[in-house]
Amino acid sequence: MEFATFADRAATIEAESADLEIVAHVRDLLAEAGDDLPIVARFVQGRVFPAWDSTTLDIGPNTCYDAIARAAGTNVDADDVEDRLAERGEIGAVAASYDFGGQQGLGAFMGGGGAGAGGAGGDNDDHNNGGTGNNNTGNLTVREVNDTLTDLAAAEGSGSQDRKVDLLFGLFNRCSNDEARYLARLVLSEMRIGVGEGTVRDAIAEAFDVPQEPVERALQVSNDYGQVAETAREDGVSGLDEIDLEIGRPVQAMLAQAGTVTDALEEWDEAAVEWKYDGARIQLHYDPADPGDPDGDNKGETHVFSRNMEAVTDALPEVVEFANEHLDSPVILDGEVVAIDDDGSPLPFQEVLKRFRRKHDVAKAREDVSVRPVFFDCLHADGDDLLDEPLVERHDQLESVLAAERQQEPEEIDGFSLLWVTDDPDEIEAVDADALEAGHEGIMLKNPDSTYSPGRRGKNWQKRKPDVETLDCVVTGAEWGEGRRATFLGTFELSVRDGDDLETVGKVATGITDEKLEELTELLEPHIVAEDGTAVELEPAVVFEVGYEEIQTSPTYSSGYALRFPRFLGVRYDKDTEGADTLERLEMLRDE
Ligand SMILES: Nc1ncnc2c1ncn2[C@@H]1O[C@H](COP(=O)(O)OP(=O)(O)OP(=O)(O)O)[C@@H](O)[C@H]1O
Repeated sequence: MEFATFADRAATIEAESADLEIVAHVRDLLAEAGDDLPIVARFVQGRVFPAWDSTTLDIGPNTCYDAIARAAGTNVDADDVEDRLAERGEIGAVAASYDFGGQQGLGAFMGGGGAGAGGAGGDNDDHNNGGTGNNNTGNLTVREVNDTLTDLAAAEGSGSQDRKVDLLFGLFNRCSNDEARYLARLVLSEMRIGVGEGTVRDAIAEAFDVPQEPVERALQVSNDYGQVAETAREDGVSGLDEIDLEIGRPVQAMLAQAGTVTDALEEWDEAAVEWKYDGARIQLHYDPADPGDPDGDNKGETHVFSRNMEAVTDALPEVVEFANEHLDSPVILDGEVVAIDDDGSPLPFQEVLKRFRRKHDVAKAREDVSVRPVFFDCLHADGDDLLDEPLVERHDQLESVLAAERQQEPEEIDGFSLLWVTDDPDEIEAVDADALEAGHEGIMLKNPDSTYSPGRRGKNWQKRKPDVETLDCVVTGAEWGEGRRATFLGTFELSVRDGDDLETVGKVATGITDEKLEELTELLEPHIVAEDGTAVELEPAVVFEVGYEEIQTSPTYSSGYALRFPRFLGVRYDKDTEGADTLERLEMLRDE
């Protein structure tokens, strides 16, 4: 396809505001793309490479301004381009405002080598879209643009920026005004003609007469609009159904919504509960070494991708080492990479960021901050795609993949996130308390029957909502613990003020580490005024800050209300009981 035809269709699409009409225009464009269909399916979204491919053009705006200036003539420089940008607001309009093509020199003919000399170069202030202006324009095809941009992306090392400018100059030099508009936008990832992913999906289905659903599935699995468009055209639904996950080609990560234990247990019979690790999302792709591996290093092919499908393998050698040590079959695993201190305890999320996208001095950065992976999902195991399997089965696969070599109990497997399936709120609270005690962020609640939906933020994964409002309650009672906690007070009774009285609102027992229980026991023991079995009554002296999911009416407590899922957040050492919250505030929070 001529690049001029593409630019013409892009202009038509840009001028259209009705969604259905846009889909129809994209459909027609795909239908007439011929051999260039994969390229056109990407260009129309403003992409040069498939979404899964981390390759970038690595062109800054200045490189693009230089190339435009050079192609526009000797009387134009990059400052002039920038001035026009300030006036016109976007690079496409600026590129379309010049007449290109008068520049001579190798670059003008071969798409590279040396700046052009002489030539008229000029202005096209009348915005004559589609004007050709001179005899070097025309005949540029989308394939030539694609191939030149691919060469440009591959340019590395000293002199690579000059080479990029040369290649880009060569393209602009052959552009009409409208072609230049869309070329400039393409190279700076600013296409903005109103074509989103959903538009292309619908257009592929319409153009090649296949249902949307298999197109959608193939896109989720491949993240390659070019491949999916071509397959839909050549092989229809059966071809689309055969597109599978591939080791080395990332999938979009399934995302979570905010949720509560109450909602999760209302929606599903049981909830799958996991620790929530405070790190950065990773996807590990691993294929074991070929026995005839020419390197003879017996190391597998390993790729690590970020949540945005960027390749981060080189920045995280610990994850590569983990894969080589623990895996022996082809897999795709979903997980989190967490920064750890010398004892292996988790460090805050900010520490991971020091490592995550690092390109240089990785060994040095590793000395400062170590990381370890923890996997919670398995998308592919030994030839089988598992996206459509229920969560619990994918988790079983994860367990067996990681246990394969180690012959250990699951609890002891490195890099493996445990999962509890339960309908018991107390068990969920206990998992939450353990997660917090181990230094993690809290819990994730997942639908045990749910499939893996790449890129979706649905209800099937819920991250427990942070407490919006907290309450400062007076501690009016407690219970001695059992077993190893027999010498500690626990299960603290909470009350709010009502005039001169204190009215109970619930008991808090979770979110408290052993170390903290010891501290709280020391703090509260002097205030015991009565004991009955393991129950103790306390004079009002200490104020706890507590979080909760909900305030419900309840006959159990004297206030008439109960805090649902109360969690200990800390002692308000700065407050006496007079400063604790009142029944009035409790009622106000409930009504909000
Ligand atoms: N066991 C787990 N299961 C799923 N995700 C987990 C788990 N542990 C940690 N996570 C992380 O939690 C993230 C979801 O919640 P979080 O709010 O932390 O994400 P975010 O990136 O801050 O926000 P958002 O995903 O809403 O944009 C996941 O993307 C993943 O990185």
